[in-house]
Amino acid sequence: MANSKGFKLSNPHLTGEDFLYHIGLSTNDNLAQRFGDVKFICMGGKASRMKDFANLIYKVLGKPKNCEFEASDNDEPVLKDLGASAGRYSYFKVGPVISANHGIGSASMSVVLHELLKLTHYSGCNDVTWIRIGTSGGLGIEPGTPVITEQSYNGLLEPCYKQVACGREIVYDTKTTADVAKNLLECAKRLNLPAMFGNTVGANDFFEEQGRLDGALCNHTEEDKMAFLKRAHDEFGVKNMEMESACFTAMCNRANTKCAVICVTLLNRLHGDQVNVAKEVLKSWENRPQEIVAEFIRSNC
Ligand SMILES: O=P(O)(O)O[C@H]1O[C@H](CO)[C@@H](O)[C@H]1O
Ligand SMILES: O=c1cc[nH]c(=O)[nH]1
Repeated sequence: MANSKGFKLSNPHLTGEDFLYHIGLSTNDNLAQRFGDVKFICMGGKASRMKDFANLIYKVLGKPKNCEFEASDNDEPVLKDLGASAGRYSYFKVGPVISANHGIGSASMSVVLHELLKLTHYSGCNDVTWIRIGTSGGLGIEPGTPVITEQSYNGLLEPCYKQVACGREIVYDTKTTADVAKNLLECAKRLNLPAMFGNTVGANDFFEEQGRLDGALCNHTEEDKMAFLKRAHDEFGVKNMEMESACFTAMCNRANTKCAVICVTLLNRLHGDQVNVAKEVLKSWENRPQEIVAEFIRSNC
């Protein structure tokens, strides 16, 4: 059923009271008043990254109205981690933005994505843009470069995500929204930050599915690895690999919402497997997609 603003999730069973168990909310929690103005939902693996991003947005949007703060005696308000009571994910409401972490991999991400999609549905939101802000391993590009995904591939190098439901596999589209991707690249240029378009593998594993040789267990050779990485790069235009883009884009497409994925590369996988970047460098690279997305939100508010 469509909500009051016409946003419709394709699930005829969403008719009654609903407990969004993993994010600690329910349809009895005054959702429309608290979340009805949300226009951007930004997600990334780490809770600390998404807290930093929420604080960055608070600053960039000039202390917007409709934030959720912790009860505090301090003059300086502290954004409230709305997921703390449920204990699974961290998420923050800052003006028109929700900043949420999703953990590692599609299994963890899909749970919070289902519940946040329902949150937007029950809150009467419309025209929400969903952006994944992450890290990745690059293919043939300078480490530290944010890649803006055009098309996500699964670990079999297929341009789709396969969702299993009731013992059957259903194939979903994994393209991102071209206008949003283009706009993000323009924002990077305005900020003088490096960024490029590319295709992204959203694998179900960090080690074997991404062709690494340095997992605890490995049955493939260096030649197998290089053939896989080169095929991804040369045949499919893959510029980076991470672990959520295929599921993320598939779910956003199914929900008819705009979506983008921007992940900074931490290494060049054609040169190795280990992520051994110094902590301060890692932090500054991790900040790049956040700055680009903050500029995107600022310029589209
Ligand atoms: O930086 P985040 O968002 O966590 O994303 C990447 O990092 C994790 C693996 O280290 C995976 O979740 C991968 O997709
Ligand atoms: O190589 C990498 C780096 C970060 N995240 C991944 O999934 N892969």
